[in-house]
Amino acid sequence: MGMITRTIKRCTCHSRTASRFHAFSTAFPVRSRLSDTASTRKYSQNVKNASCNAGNHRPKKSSKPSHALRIGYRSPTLNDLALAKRFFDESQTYHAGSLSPANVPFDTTIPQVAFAGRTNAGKSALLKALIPTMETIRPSKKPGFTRKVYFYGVGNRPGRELVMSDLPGYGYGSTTEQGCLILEYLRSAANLKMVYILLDSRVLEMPSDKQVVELLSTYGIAWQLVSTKFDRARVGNPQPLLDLLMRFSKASRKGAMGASDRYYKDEVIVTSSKTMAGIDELKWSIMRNCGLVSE
Ligand SMILES: Nc1nc2c(ncn2[C@@H]2O[C@H](COP(=O)(O)OP(=O)(O)OP(=O)(O)O)[C@@H](O)[C@H]2O)c(=O)[nH]1
Ligand SMILES: [Mg+2]
Repeated sequence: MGMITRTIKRCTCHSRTASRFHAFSTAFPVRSRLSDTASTRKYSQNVKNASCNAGNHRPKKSSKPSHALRIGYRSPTLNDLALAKRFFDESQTYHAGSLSPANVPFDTTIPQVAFAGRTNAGKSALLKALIPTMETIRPSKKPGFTRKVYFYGVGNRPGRELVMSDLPGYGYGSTTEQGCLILEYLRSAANLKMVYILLDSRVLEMPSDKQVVELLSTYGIAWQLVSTKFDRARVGNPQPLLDLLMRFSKASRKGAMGASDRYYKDEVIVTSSKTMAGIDELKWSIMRNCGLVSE
């Protein structure tokens, strides 16, 4: 297992930007913009078998076990998913430390991915679904429950390991201090290969998420959307997710200020920590983003 080093430094991030983080959602009422009609409920079945293509946004039936709506990426095969599951099942998992405002940045030579999102989006629950043996991961219905950045390592030998970080949420119930911590972590994280932005399927987008996308692109950090709590979704078809991806891609380009680099993946992974839908798919995506499997 590779060594993870942590250097101690005080949080010096700009408090105005940080307060934007926690002020985001209180200003906007949480309301599903999706209707719950009989036809829309079919999506739940469709998405279980569907992989959706950019040129054809309608879900199509397929025997592929995909929970991702993707554009331009190959679906994982059953073998890929089995490989990803085996890697997570057979690896050692360990609590690799935590960050509070007093001790950023966190430095590691191991590839890492982060789970970001509004408070209550389901970040900790998703981490728990990925590595159920980690008893220290604590989901909670109380918004703002995760107050530090927590790191979890998964791996079995040098070169075959990765770190996942559970970030505090932004928006309702969060604090300026947490916003500051998130910013400082993102700004300084070594080897950060992907930030998964989690969106509750029932709420989908809030302005704060778009601002995060812009911010990540400003920092030159890759991001990807994960829709959570799919077991409770009232989404009738994948179109809203694809529209959202389109809008976020635009925000990303704005954040990147016209830079030609693309900082996002045209892919939304649909998950439920309760039914475990999409979890193997997410495992494979994490491995792929950390360079442990080929694209
Ligand atoms: N039904 C269902 N509930 C979920 C799912 N994922 C999370 N939840 C519930 O949603 C609530 C919030 O989950 P957390 O994982 O703690 O959310 P978080 O994003 O870590 O929240 P903060 O730490 O406050 O930022 C908890 O009550 C979870 O049990 C899911 O896939 N399905
Ligand atoms: Mg949490």
